[in-house]
Amino acid sequence: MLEVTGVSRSFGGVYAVRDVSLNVADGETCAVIGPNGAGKSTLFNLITGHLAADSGRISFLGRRVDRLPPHRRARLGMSIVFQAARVFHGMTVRENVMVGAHGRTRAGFVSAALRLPRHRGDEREIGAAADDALERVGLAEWADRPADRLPIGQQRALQLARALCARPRLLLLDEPASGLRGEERERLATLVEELRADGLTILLIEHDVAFVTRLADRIVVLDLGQVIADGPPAEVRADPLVLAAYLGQAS
Ligand SMILES: Nc1ncnc2c1ncn2[C@@H]1O[C@H](COP(=O)(O)OP(=O)(O)OP(=O)(O)O)[C@@H](O)[C@H]1O
Repeated sequence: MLEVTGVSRSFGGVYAVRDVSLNVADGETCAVIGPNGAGKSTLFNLITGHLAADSGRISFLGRRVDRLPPHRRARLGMSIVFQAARVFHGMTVRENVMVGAHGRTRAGFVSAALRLPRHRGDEREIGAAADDALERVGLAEWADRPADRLPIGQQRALQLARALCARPRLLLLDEPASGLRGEERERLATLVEELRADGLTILLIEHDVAFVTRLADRIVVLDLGQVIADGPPAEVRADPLVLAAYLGQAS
């Protein structure tokens, strides 16, 4: 589904990502891990289109996308949950999720602003998609409450619902567990497991090896911008190169 081939990106002459290749198959959950500064965020941004690659190619659903801007990639079916994503204040949980469906419906902002009949139909469709997504992440009963009152763990679930509302082919998660602890972290892991069981294709970037071990079919390990391991979790965790890369950092 996603093919990243020989992609590089440098900043000021220093490689952040160097000749990285990875594939994500339909229905697979793939995790990219690596110590601080390994190049995970850079790789994520190259895939979403928020950064341009210096070289290499990225294909999605058989189509080359590395020259497309983020919104065009989104339209093809990539949905992103950003690490620092926040909820929109002054909106309900459902309204927050409905924002995720923009771009998917036929009617654009102009007809939305003019409240044309086509827009009203779309609003109903989007509302239904939002309710489905909220149900899926366990937030259905919070739908009409102000989004900013949600605890952080549920805000993360809301962001997942927003991404799901766009009916993605590939869900891209940037460090979904960051800032979560204990029970909240556990709940999020269970949620991602459920989405995986539903057959959704997921690529997640994560700092924490333990968090992804149970979630991922495959783990790709980056160190100093390069892939040092790619395989099933048990194999990757026992890889001497991976152990050395993680032992080499202070945290
Ligand atoms: N916009 C930028 N300008 C200059 N250097 C950058 C930029 N973005 C990333 N880098 C550098 O590229 C390297 C990889 O950084 P990146 O943020 O991709 O790593 P990471 O694995 O996501 O790290 P972390 O886990 O700490 O978020 C680092 O050395 C970083 O300083």
